[in-house]
Amino acid sequence: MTSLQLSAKEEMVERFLDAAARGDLNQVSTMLSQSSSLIKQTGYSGWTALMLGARNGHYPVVEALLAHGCDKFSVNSSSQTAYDIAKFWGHRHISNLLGRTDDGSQRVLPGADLHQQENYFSRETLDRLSAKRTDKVWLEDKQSGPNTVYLLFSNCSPMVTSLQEDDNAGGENQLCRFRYETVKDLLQKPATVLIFLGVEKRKKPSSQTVDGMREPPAWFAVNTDEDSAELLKRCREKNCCFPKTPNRDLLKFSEEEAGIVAQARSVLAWHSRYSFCPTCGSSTRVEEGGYKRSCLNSDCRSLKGVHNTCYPRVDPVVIMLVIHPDGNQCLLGRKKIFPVGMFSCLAGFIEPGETLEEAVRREVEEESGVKVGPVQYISCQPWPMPSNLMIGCLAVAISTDIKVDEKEIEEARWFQRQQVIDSFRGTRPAFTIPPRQTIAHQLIRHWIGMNSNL
Ligand SMILES: NC(=O)C1=CN([C@@H]2O[C@H](COP(=O)(O)OP(=O)(O)OC[C@H]3O[C@@H](n4cnc5c(N)ncnc54)[C@H](OP(=O)(O)O)[C@@H]3O)[C@@H](O)[C@H]2O)C=CC1
Ligand SMILES: [Mg+2]
Ligand SMILES: [Mg+2]
Ligand SMILES: [Mg+2]
Ligand SMILES: [Zn+2]
Repeated sequence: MTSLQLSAKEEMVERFLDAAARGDLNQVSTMLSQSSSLIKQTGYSGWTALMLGARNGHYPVVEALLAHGCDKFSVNSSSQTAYDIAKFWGHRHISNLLGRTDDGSQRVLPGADLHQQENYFSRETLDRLSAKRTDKVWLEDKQSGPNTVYLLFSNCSPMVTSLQEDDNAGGENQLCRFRYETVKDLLQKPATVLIFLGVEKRKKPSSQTVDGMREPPAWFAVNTDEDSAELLKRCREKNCCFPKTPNRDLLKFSEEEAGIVAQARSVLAWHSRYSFCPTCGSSTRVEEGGYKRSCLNSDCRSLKGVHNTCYPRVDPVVIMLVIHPDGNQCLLGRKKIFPVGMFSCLAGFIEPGETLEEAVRREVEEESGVKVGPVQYISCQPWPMPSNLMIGCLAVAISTDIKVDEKEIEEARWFQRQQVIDSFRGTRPAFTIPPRQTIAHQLIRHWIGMNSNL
């Protein structure tokens, strides 16, 4: 291609992008009928015609570009889709159009953010099949199934194989998986707890083997009080071990395995803390595939009416990125136990009878003295330490003076957007961002991505 041809093409792209930005539907349609490849072209900072139309609120142009099959998921150099841009600039009719899915769920959930962010520990790899937990015959049959997978836990810590960082997709630890033959003696021990985790999700709905009958593998988790060295000997697996720093090592799995670990560890931790009936103190029996403990005292109140003491616990925690009224700073705090230089979002347990918005306002004021107005839910994260559900929010401050509660927080500070960006990039960082596996990290990233370079 000669330089003259190249500049003619560049000029055409520029005219096309300009027409989209001005909302000139005629010119956009005419040019597309002459050269359909224009739809993929990008200009300054990776902006497509769709993004420009969305930025300036030109609904007919956006509609026409979508009808021509343009890719609505492509991102500009700030990682924003046309949807993100329309949403930020308040063109709701356009963000609704771009957020619409083919199954029409946008009609059922108007205004819902369909680009739900996925957090570490939140991927559901297994189908929990909760209805099967009461089917004793089915469960027993699954326990000895030839393709059934067992995970071993000691003191609620999973047995793992340590990998080199580049051995697998994203994880440094891999769960050790065992067959029934290896664990069947352990299952007979009275202190062993067995939980049914679920069955592997089918990749394709009708994938059957030659005999047409084979069911997907079932997964179980086993916690035992057997000495961990004995357990490793029993498994005769050379490369397996129990991590030395259990909590930190939970952050080293692939996304798939992290979701399974979150489920198993939270339920096992509940068993280890609630071995006696919380209502009368009697012994209990494990039921429903490890998802229930029933009191053995037939007079106990927990056996009558509605009782939540028999089921695994989840503790809801709000975690929030508080944004300064000027929109350009965020509030982060540090606890004494954090690594040197690390600042994170404020967080706190929701109290009984409290909405999540009120919990956000109360915890922020208690810990930093800052008053909060609007609160918006963003996403959540199971946090198996031992069984929190972290509910991630953005919140807008209505006062800015900081007075920390020194019992909970060592220091809290407003950080400029640029300082936060520098910390992500690692260039002259003013502070250390929490690791990517935490929802705190994802909330901070979300805020930066929301409105940079627009
Ligand atoms: N994934 C992530 O990104 C992050 C996760 N977190 C997690 O969030 C959780 C809560 O944050 P935190 O700031 O500590 O919460 P809070 O600000 O509510 O303070 C915790 C204190 O409150 C007391 N408390 C009140 N209710 C409960 C409860 N149901 N369970 C346990 N303690 C309770 C405890 O006091 P005492 O022990 O003295 O009795 C505890 O020390 C922590 O477990 C932390 O690991 C926190 C930040 C980031
Ligand atoms: Mg707190
Ligand atoms: Mg607190
Ligand atoms: Mg609290
Ligand atoms: Zn009881």
